[in-house]
Amino acid sequence: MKAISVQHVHKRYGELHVLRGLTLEISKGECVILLGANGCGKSTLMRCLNGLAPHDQGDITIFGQPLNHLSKAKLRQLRRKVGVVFQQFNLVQNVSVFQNVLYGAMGQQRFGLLSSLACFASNDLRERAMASLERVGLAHKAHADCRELSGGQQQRVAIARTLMQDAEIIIADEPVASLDPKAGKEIMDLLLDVVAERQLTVLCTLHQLELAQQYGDRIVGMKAGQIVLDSPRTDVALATMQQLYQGDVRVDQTSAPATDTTAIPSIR
Ligand SMILES: Nc1ncnc2c1ncn2[C@@H]1O[C@H](COP(=O)(O)OP(=O)(O)OP(=O)(O)O)[C@@H](O)[C@H]1O
Repeated sequence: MKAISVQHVHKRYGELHVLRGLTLEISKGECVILLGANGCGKSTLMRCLNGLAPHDQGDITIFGQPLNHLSKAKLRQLRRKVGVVFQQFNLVQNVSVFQNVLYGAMGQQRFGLLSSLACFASNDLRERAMASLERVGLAHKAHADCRELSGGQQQRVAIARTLMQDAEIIIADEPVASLDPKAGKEIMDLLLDVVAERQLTVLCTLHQLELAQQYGDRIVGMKAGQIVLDSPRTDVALATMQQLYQGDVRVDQTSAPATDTTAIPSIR
């Protein structure tokens, strides 16, 4: 059974036809890097996968469970299996690092309710929250206010929060886009180490092609709401990735290896 199966999916926002018959399968434990120019539909696909945006046509299954035939309660349960890491970290700013991590175990609650729940968190949950913070190297910042942290540290907190969710799939939407190259690489190293330890399945968008050349099992490329490239990472040359962007390429050419045009699988 596939962890994620997307079959002929369409998604429209009014007149705008964003996903156009998109098909993609991801096995358990696989790490897929999703590339594509601004506006091609990457975030929309991710929102469909975690049930935030219902798709209009086609089928999406998560570990065999179809998203479009689930009751609200079942959908909530399924969404617990899908952890999301965003570019903007999405931390609650006026509470401690520790509380932010604790919230990861408490599902999609309203903030007021979260604050009360945090007061009654069991010792077990508190220990798990501290262990998650240790795993991301931030136990010493547990009682700091999130606003005191650097971007890289905030993303570590967001990863620790996702670990608390016990998710089986991680959807990471440009997790390093707002970080400098060093912090970005550190976060990618951490994220991929953590998912490998727990055999999680990952779908991660990146715009930095020099990172896409280093991380993940498979490169999937999107153009205009469809998959146009799907190959093992080691088979995909930089030039092929660049074709996806039509000039909108954010790549550090100085650190990218020379393009090997002999290994280009053609874009569909
Ligand atoms: N909630 C929404 N309502 C209406 N249109 C939307 C909505 N969300 C996205 N869109 C539009 O859908 C298209 C695809 O957007 P999406 O965010 O999925 O692209 P993307 O590939 O993730 O882009 P980026 O790389 O810039 O994040 C864009 O034209 C966008 O303006």
